[in-house]
Amino acid sequence: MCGILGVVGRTPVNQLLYDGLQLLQHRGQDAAGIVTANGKTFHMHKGSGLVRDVFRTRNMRSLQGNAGIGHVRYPTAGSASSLAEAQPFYVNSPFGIVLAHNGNLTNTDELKSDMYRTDLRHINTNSDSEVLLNVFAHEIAVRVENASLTPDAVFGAVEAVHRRVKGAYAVVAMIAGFGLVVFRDPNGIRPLVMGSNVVDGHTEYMFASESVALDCSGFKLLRDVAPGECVYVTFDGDMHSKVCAENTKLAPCLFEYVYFARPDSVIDGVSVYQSRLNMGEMLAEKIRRQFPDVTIDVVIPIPDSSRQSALQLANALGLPYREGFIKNRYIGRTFIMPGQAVRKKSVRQKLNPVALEFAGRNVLLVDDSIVRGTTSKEIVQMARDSGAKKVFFASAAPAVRFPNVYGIDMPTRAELLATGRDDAQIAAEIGADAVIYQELDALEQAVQSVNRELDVFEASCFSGCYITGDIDAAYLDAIEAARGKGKAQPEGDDPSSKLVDLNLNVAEQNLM
Ligand SMILES: O=P(O)(O)OC[C@H]1O[C@H](OP(=O)(O)OP(=O)(O)O)[C@H](O)[C@@H]1O
Ligand SMILES: NC(=O)CC[C@H](N)C(=O)O
Ligand SMILES: [Mg+2]
Repeated sequence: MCGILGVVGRTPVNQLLYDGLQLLQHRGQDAAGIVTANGKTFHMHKGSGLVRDVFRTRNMRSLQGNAGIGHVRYPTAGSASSLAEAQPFYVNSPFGIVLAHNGNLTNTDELKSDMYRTDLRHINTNSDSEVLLNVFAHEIAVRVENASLTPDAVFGAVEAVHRRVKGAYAVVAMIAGFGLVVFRDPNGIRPLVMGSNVVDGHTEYMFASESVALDCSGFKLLRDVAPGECVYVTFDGDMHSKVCAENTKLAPCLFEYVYFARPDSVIDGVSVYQSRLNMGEMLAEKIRRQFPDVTIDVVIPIPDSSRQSALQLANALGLPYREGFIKNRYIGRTFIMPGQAVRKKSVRQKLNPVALEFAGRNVLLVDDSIVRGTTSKEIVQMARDSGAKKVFFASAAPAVRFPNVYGIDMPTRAELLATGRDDAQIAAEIGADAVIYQELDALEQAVQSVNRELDVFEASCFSGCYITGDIDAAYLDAIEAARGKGKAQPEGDDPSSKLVDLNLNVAEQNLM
């Protein structure tokens, strides 16, 4: 799950982009990049690591111009450690185009070979986003007339992208000398919002994965970019928009509400915070129904993402809510770290129990989800080591049993704790006395009740039903085989080793 950002302003946007990326940091911790447009020149700086580590004052100074795009990366294709796959990507023809992508394409291999044979374009990395950029660039190129580009030509290019590309994609791109182009896939799987700010009677536009980036930058949330929609803002500030796909439906990824997004964001009309409170309420109902005789002394959240659900669950059950685990504020999110070894080590570094909240008590631990079980196994052990009598474990999301192919790195069934196990076996595996999972329809209801217009979700990791309709067992087998051969994120790839090389790793370019 990456974070993307795009802005057309009236004054230099380098600081605005840097601050915006900081606000989207929770969506990707592996690499960060910014490109600004100054006249017909792009200025680019990107590198491996967190935003605060990638950009130094001298880099910021070089990022001149009143428009730009930015990206924070959580890899789902290619390799976690490859600087070459850090975004934004650049291609020099036509005009010069840069692009940043959140999501994952499901027909990358096919596109790549079309690209080589028909479009005569070379793809130099294993990133699906580089492929997406080249499809877009090709479709723009065939619509250029007399070196000029109309809004209709841009929309035509995005229509063609929607026809050729499958999967999930929220995109911000810039075409040198013309403007900022943003678009969202026809199912609206990944989030993308649009905001504005009026300066001296002129409107500035900002687009971001999450509304939190707009709020804290002084922009007003206008609306979500619609599924299949393209918005084109010229560098002079003229805004044009069109839905560029025929069969569109809004099917946002449920896992955004469960885990990825910040609770203070509003995605597709749903306050993530409110949806998480609702998840807690629904889960409390299930516990009341299924475990009427179980005595629970205290409800303890697993920081960070489960806090709101756990709080509401405790309220609904009339139980005390206690912060039994203290989170080290300097450790990032463990689930989106590359490699199981580093994820495992990080849980212990990140969370430490307050023994007096556990000693002699029956505790109900609440997390937003159990994916690989890395967190839950360690946490249950910590609770037991701290003297808990019984340890129950509740998950605000249903069991994750199927790979995600739309931008979350859970590509193989074998690495998912719940695959092939029932609740009792899962409890045994994590060492808990019992596990309680949210039901899928209850989770959907928790989100839907905040925005009644939402009736479909991308919920494949819980249900095995893939919204784009092109994913079958053979496709999943092929990804698993590729993962086995070391394609995609290598296991054990330790980002701490990357940080040492950080400044050497940084790529800096001024692109004419
Ligand atoms: O079963 P697992 O594979 O461990 O994955 C699930 C866990 O990972 C996430 O936490 P993370 O530390 O990434 O982020 P958070 O601080 O936002 O909760 C999520 O909130 C769960 O706690
Ligand atoms: N999580 C994402 O959105 C990843 C974007 C892209 N597929 C990459 O691997 O870089
Ligand atoms: Mg967590």
